[in-house]
Amino acid sequence: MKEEKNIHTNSEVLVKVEGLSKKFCKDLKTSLWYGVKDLTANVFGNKNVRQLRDKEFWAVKDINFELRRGECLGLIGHNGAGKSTLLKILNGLINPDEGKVTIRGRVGALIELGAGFNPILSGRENIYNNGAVLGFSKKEIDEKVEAIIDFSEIREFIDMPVQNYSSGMKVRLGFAVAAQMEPDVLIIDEVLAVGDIGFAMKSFNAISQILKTSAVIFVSHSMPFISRICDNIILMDKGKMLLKTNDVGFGVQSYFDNQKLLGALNFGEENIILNNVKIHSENPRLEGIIEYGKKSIFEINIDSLNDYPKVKVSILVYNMAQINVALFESRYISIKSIKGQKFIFDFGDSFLSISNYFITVRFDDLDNKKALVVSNYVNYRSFQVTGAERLVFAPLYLKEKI
Ligand SMILES: Nc1ncnc2c1ncn2[C@@H]1O[C@H](COP(=O)(O)OP(=O)(O)OP(=O)(O)O)[C@@H](O)[C@H]1O
Repeated sequence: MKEEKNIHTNSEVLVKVEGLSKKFCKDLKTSLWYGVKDLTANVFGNKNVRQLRDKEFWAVKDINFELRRGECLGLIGHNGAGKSTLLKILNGLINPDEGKVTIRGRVGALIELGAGFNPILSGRENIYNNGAVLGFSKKEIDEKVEAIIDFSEIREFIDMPVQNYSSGMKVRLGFAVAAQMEPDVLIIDEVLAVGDIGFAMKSFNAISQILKTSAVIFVSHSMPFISRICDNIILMDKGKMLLKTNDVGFGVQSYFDNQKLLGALNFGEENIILNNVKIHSENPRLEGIIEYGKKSIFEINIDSLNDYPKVKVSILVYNMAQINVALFESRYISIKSIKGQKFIFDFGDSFLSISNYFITVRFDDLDNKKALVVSNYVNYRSFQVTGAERLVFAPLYLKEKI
C-alpha cells in the first residue's frame, strides 16, 4: 500500500483509526449460530476474533488513518469495498471486531437515506430529535432551527411526516441538520448524489465552510464530487486500504484503474466497418499512447460496403468518468466500396491531462440527409495520455507558455 505524508501537520487530530477490522458472515443462520458461540466464548474470555470461520469474510480489514481539523478525506472504492461499513463503525452504529477509533468532538453524520429520522414525525420534530441526540439543549436547537429549515429549502413541507418526503427532500433535511449543528467531524455517505445538482453545489459550499473548523469524511462514486472537495483519498478494495494519498488526481486515477470497465458496443448500419484505430504521437511504436503536449495521430482502417463521396469522421473522447471531454472532427473524406482503406488524421497538439480515455468513432454521410450516421462505434477502444505532468482531474491541463 502506498502512503504519503499529510500536509495539515499542525492542526489537531480529530479522528484516529488504528487497525480497524470488521468481519461479516455471508449466511444469516450461520451468523446467528456464531453469535451464540461468541457470547459463550466471551463469558469464558477466549474469543478468537482474528480467525475467519466458514462463510465469514472481512468487510473492513486493518484500516489505519488520522484526520485533522480542516481535512476532507474521500473514501472511494468499488461496490462492496467496505466504505459504508467503515463509516458506520466511525459513527458508532456498529462495533469493530478489532482495532480502535478515537474521535474528538461532536460527530454529524449523513449515512443512510432517512436513517436517524423517525418517519412518522414531521421534519421540524425530527430536527429537534436529532439535535437532542447530538447533545444540544432545546434552546440551542430553537436558535438553529430556522437556519436548518432555510438551508434545506423545504420550509413548505417542514410540518409534514418525513415518511412522505421524496428522497431528495430527506437528503436536504439530513444534510441541513448535519451541517448546521456545527459538528467537529462530519461523515457523509453517497446520499448527496440523490439531491439535485443545485443542492449538491450548495452542500459543497457548506462543506468548504464547515472544513474551516471540522474534519470531513466523504464517500462517493462521483469522482468529480470527490476531486472537488477532498484533499486526502483512501482507496478501498475488498475491505483493505489499497492506497492512502493526498495527491487527489493520483487517487482518482487509481480508482479508475481498479475498476472493471465495459467493452466496446457497436451501433449503426455497419455499412462502414471499423477494423482498427491506431492512436499515437510521433512514435508509432508507442501505440495507444499520446504524449502530453505532443501531436496526436489517429489512423483508422475500414471496410466499406458502399461508396460515400463525402464522409466526416468524428472521434468523441470520454474520460474515465464517462464525461465527453473532446470531439475531434476530420476533414471530409471520400470512402470507396472496398476493403482495407486507411486514413490518417493529425489532430494537432493534445492538452488532455494525464489519464486514460475511451473513444467513440462515428461516420456521418454528409451527402445523404436521411441516414446521416452510417456507423457509430461506442467505446471502441481506450488510449492513454502520458508525460511527466501533474495528475489533475480537470480534463484539459493548460500551462502558460513561457
Ligand atoms: N450487516 C451485514 N451483514 C453481512 N454482510 C454485510 C453487512 N453489511 C455489509 N455487509 C457486506 O460487507 C461488504 C461491504 O459492504 P459496504 O456496504 O461497506 O460496501 P461499500 O463499499 O459501502 O459499497 P457500495 O459502494 O456499494 O455502497 C459487502 O460485501 C456487504 O455485503
